[in-house]
Amino acid sequence: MKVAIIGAGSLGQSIAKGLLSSDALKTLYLTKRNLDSIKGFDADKRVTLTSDNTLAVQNANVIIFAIQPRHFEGILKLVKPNLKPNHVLISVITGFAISRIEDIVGKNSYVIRSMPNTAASVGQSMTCISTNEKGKEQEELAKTIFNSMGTSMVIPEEQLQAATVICASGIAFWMRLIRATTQGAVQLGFEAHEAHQLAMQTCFGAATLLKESGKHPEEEIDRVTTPSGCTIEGLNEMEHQGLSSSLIKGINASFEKINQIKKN
Ligand SMILES: NC(=O)C1=CN([C@@H]2O[C@H](COP(=O)(O)OP(=O)(O)OC[C@H]3O[C@@H](n4cnc5c(N)ncnc54)[C@H](O)[C@@H]3O)[C@@H](O)[C@H]2O)C=CC1
Ligand SMILES: O=C(O)[C@@H]1CCC=N1
Repeated sequence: MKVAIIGAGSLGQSIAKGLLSSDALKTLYLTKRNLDSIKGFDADKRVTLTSDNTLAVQNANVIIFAIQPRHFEGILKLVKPNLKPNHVLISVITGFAISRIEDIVGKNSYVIRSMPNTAASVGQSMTCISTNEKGKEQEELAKTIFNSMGTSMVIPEEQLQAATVICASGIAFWMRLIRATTQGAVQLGFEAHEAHQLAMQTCFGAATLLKESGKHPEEEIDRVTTPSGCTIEGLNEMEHQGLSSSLIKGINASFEKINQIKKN
């Protein structure tokens, strides 16, 4: 697999780190206007750093576009003369519809629209994938690529905006919950570094329990809550203060915003 990542910024670099752990990767071109911040990547012999998007496209069969939405159309038009029918085009760009990509490259191109998150860098991304009609032929390849940096799910394109909120923004939401737990732990007397470790590992343990047991969260909660105990006391107070409600409202606000961005 010869991959080019056009726009090696925050997400592009996370994907690059994930891909580099895969043996299927033969070469990886990373492009960016200023290469200073990605210099470390070329320690891996498979990596070439360049500001020349055309060169990267010419040397890849899978092209991952990870630039900001406002740059996408211009870059796609620029590289279009160098696109070949077998190129697989993967966009991770928020709010840019498959139909808009097809308007530029044509319906006969393999187009994959995806939504990974920054945990790709540690092999733990939750990535949602949609394809155009032609791109269905490359769905397995797209899944293989994103499974090499976590887990993937194929969903209808109409749900990609919602998936962006839950999975991509979701990383920030979960980080904030971990941070808040840390602040609580410091108030209870732990050093900050200890508090951070306690919060992180407990969060990891909760997710792993659900993942491996396949159980509903409330079932696991019931196993922890001793009658008249401290867990139910804390949980009920959190709910009186609106924990679930604030999370749901935040998710909805994020979704409203993403739909506004799409219209602009
Ligand atoms: N950061 C995240 O967690 C997520 C981001 N996204 C989407 O991924 C895309 C990238 O997001 P970020 O990585 O956060 O943005 P970013 O701003 O960190 O990265 C974009 C990169 O593109 C580079 N760039 C700009 N013009 C270029 C050109 N002509 N040629 C080559 N490189 C160029 C910039 O120097 C920058 O490094 C956006 O469209 C965003 O909506 C999607 C899911 C999650
Ligand atoms: O905050 C944002 O708008 C982008 C999309 C999801 C993650 N970062």
